[in-house]
Amino acid sequence: MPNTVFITGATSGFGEACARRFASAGWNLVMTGRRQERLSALKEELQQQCKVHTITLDVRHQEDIQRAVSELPDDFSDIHTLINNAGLALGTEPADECDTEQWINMIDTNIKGLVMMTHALLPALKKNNSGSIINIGSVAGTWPYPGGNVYGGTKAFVKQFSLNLRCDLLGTGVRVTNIEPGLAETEFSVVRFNGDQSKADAVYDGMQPLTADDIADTVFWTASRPDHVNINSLEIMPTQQAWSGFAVDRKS
Ligand SMILES: NC(=O)C1=CN([C@@H]2O[C@H](COP(=O)(O)OP(=O)(O)OC[C@H]3O[C@@H](n4cnc5c(N)ncnc54)[C@H](OP(=O)(O)O)[C@@H]3O)[C@@H](O)[C@H]2O)C=CC1
Ligand SMILES: O=CCS(=O)(=O)O
Repeated sequence: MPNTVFITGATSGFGEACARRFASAGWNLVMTGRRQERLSALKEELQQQCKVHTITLDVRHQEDIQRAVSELPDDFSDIHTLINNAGLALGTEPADECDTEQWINMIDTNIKGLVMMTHALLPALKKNNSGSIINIGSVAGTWPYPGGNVYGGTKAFVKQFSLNLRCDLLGTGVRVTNIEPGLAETEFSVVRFNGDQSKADAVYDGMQPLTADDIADTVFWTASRPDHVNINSLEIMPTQQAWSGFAVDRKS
């Protein structure tokens, strides 16, 4: 019987690449996202390889998460791996110039959505004394940068939540991993810059970013380690990305 993976944000980027990667290995898929047409198109394609269930779901809506999980068809209710991937960054303005609605959206999606999704699926995950919760954090959860303010804060939450969850799940056989990618070219920057493709392209100009497939390979590798191996966290950057020094405000 193939394992089943539950992926949030499967309509684009890392989530979509994970769906393809797990499907190619014969796993069954539960794919979620807000854009129903994209889910349907991907289902049409991937159901040639595996069983697919799609759920149109905005992770900011807690009752919808509960309903999605409680209404999982029998064939898909035995979840082995949860990939908490749905998330977004909005804007790069300094804190005092930010739109607080965007801050709330990031907190509701990246933090509240992730913890509620996790809570809803924990009983199913614990039932088999094995499996994985793979959270998609970010380098922004460890390393600060100007304009990262709330986005980085949400990913720092994901990092610490992952560690604490691991403590709580000790003895259950359920593993927890925080994957922390650096610059990766997906729809991420187009969303961050509110659809401005030229601003998004500038982020990756003159360098080779990570691809969604790079991250999907890493997620699949993490999920397919032997049961006794827990990858706690993995920070992954493009070779052409590194850290910079501290900034200093020199008055003279
Ligand atoms: N690309 C990068 O450089 C990096 C990205 N990340 C993280 O990776 C994750 C995936 O991003 P990435 O693939 O790059 O970006 P994309 O914009 O390509 O994909 C984001 C996915 O999240 C989904 N999503 C966003 N908001 C919601 C919501 N409220 N409810 C349900 N689904 C939602 C989108 O689906 P839909 O719009 O259909 O709902 C989409 O499938 C995010 O958590 C991001 O923070 C981390 C490090 C680096
Ligand atoms: O999480 C995404 C990577 S970055 O844009 O914050 O560096």
